[in-house]
Amino acid sequence: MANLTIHQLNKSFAFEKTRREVLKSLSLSIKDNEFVSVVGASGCGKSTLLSIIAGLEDTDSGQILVDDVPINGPGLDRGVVFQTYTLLPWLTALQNIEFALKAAGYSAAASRKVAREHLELVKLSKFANVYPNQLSGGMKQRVAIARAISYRPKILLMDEPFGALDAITRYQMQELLTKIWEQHRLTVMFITHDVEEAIYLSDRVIMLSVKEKGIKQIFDVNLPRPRDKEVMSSQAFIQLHREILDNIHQDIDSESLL
Ligand SMILES: Nc1ncnc2c1ncn2[C@@H]1O[C@H](COP(=O)(O)OP(=O)(O)OP(=O)(O)O)[C@@H](O)[C@H]1O
Repeated sequence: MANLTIHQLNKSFAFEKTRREVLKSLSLSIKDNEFVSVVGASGCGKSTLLSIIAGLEDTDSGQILVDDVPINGPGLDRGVVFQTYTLLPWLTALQNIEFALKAAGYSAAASRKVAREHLELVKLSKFANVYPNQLSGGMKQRVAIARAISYRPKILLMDEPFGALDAITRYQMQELLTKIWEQHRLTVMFITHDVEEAIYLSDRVIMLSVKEKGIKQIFDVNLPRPRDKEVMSSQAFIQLHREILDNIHQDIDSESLL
């Protein structure tokens, strides 16, 4: 079980002498094992929402519940992967995962064993003793994903995890993530600027709005699984892609870009 409930969330930031509202009365329920993407124009609050759910950012008011239990800061029930590589540069790929497991309370022996299993899961066993600066961007993100799921969180929170990768690596990472999601039955919240990626991966796409400071629309992705890239040429995919993009374009306030 890993239902995520966001209830009447409000968030603002200090801005000059006042406060700027970013999220206003946002409520959302994400079901166990659901894969949800969050899209929206730059500045609509995607990263803020994810940071609040991760417990890294305070709220003004509102509640985040994991299986009906309110969160109180970061927790082992949630794993997080960011766009920028967050591996510790002085630790090898294996040690980076072991470090997280030890922090989660695993013994040294168990940490080593579980870290090795997760490196194998992301097909990086051969790179166990390699330092992050010797890994490609895609490899670093594979270690980051292995680390984030190694201690068995119920929910995986991902903020533009493939944003810095080339198209081919990105595609490979999407396939890998889908496999992990299917095998581990995780609940995933995935932030992306890429609407195609959002549709391809998700059960639902949540669109946040700059103007409305919250959810503008929720799009169900009724495409059969398992999916492959062929699905992107289907009429249903093209139509949904257009609809979401149109909504995002409508939301962009041209003045805010000046
Ligand atoms: N720590 C902070 N202090 C002040 N304002 C902030 C802070 N973090 C975010 N904001 C503001 O909150 C708004 C939402 O930012 P956020 O990064 O969540 O948007 P986003 O949708 O993730 O944007 P992008 O797609 O460009 O990454 C922006 O106006 C931003 O300037």
